[in-house]
Amino acid sequence: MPKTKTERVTISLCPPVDLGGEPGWIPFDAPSLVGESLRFVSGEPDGNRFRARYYRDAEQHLHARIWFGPETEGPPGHAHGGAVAAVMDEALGLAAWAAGYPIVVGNLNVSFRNMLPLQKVVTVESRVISAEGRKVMVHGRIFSGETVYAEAECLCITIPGK
Ligand SMILES: CCCCCCCC(=O)SCCNC(=O)CCNC(=O)[C@H](O)C(C)(C)COP(=O)(O)OP(=O)(O)OC[C@H]1O[C@@H](n2cnc3c(N)ncnc32)[C@H](O)[C@@H]1OP(=O)(O)O
Repeated sequence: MPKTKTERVTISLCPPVDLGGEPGWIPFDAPSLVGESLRFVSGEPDGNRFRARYYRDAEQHLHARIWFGPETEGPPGHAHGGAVAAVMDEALGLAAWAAGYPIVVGNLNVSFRNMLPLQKVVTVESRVISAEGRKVMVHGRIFSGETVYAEAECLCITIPGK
């Protein structure tokens, strides 16, 4: 019988990143609003996948600083499209929750405008565009400086009874 070998896998964490907001942004306590729903993107704040921090501005619009770590890689050195979509799903869904609508995402339309380099802190901005009946439309984009990496339209549907 072959001997079993115990292998120790060492995962080295990337160094801390600055997820600080703009002047006038107030940190937004997303977990206290939606808890575990944020695990996929925001669940490992010191890990190598995503690092995220949420804020609201004076007009109550939700913003996020997001770092795409090496575990989000798709094309070499750049974020996977699904990783970008996951951030849009969480951030725009959360924007609806933060505006007072208990929702799930029914439809998410993402346009990938530029390849997003790994280990870069980018900003997500969001706007609740409309709310009619159970349908809440949220728009958002991921950008850094003048470069827009992705834009999204997110149709959120309120959950009856919430
Ligand atoms: C938690 C906050 C931070 C994290 C956010 C994370 C967000 C998520 O990822 S949620 C997970 C991903 N989303 C899901 O799993 C949702 C799965 N889908 C569902 O549960 C259901 O289809 C649901 C709830 C959206 C709608 O079902 P149901 O409650 O039966 O409503 P239904 O009658 O079909 O639709 C209500 C209205 O919305 C419209 N609608 C529903 N889905 C869509 C869609 N995909 N596209 C367009 N319109 C839609 C319907 O046409 C209907 O319109 P109208 O009232 O004018 O007839």
